[in-house]
Amino acid sequence: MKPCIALTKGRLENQFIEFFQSLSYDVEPLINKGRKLRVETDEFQFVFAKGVDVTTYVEHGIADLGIVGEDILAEFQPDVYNLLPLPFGNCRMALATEKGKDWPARKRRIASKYPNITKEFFRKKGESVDIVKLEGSVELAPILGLADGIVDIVETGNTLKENGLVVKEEFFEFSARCIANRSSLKIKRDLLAPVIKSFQKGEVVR
Ligand SMILES: Nc1ncnc2c1ncn2[C@@H]1O[C@H](COP(=O)(O)OP(=O)(O)OP(=O)(O)O)[C@@H](O)[C@H]1O
Ligand SMILES: O=P(O)(O)OC[C@H]1O[C@H](OP(=O)(O)OP(=O)(O)O)[C@H](O)[C@@H]1O
Repeated sequence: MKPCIALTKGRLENQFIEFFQSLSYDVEPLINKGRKLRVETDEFQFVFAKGVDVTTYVEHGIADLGIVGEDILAEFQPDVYNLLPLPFGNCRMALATEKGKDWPARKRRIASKYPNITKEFFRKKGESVDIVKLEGSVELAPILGLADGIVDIVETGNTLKENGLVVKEEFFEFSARCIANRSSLKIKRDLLAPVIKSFQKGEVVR
């Protein structure tokens, strides 16, 4: 039975495929998968899912390994083995506010796709805030007066800049991670060890 790897669709997908190819694995079926969500290569089965669902498939042992952003691990705290960092998907988590606008002295309202990360960030500061959960385009919230600031991912900083926001504090630097199902690591040790080892030795691809 081939090991199963759950891969986060979207941004991390292409970066992973490039990385995997650089390790000399067969990637042709991944590149030509079309709309298929399950693909087999010479050595592995792959399933494609949203980040948080990748952790669910790994937690339940459907997938042995998963490729997911560390933002997802921090937000959802799944019961998986957080094996190792991968050399792509590098971003920061930051608190950002509108450029030139005063940070209000009253209780602040913060918009984010990451309510748990936001809560923990402000808890450590000893500050109580109201959190507004959004699903995307978070930068709109301060501009439209829904929130005083946002907690969101910053990569190039272009989205903040083009929407008149500035970083107030960066507090979490992260990358994509390889995660593993806890029992797969023991039961399928011989099958998984070579691929985990190759991930450890992998070069930075961009
Ligand atoms: N600029 C970026 N913005 C957001 N996530 C990024 C960025 N660069 C890398 N990542 C990583 O990619 C992962 C997947 O992000 P992506 O935007 O593709 O999916 P998503 O957040 O589920 O968005 P969508 O709902 O549009 O699919 C994130 O969890 C994060 O770890
Ligand atoms: O620093 P940058 O390189 O500009 O990247 C950061 C932006 O990318 C992500 O949004 P995404 O494109 O995933 O859209 P979303 O707003 O729908 O989450 C993230 O939430 C930021 O908005």
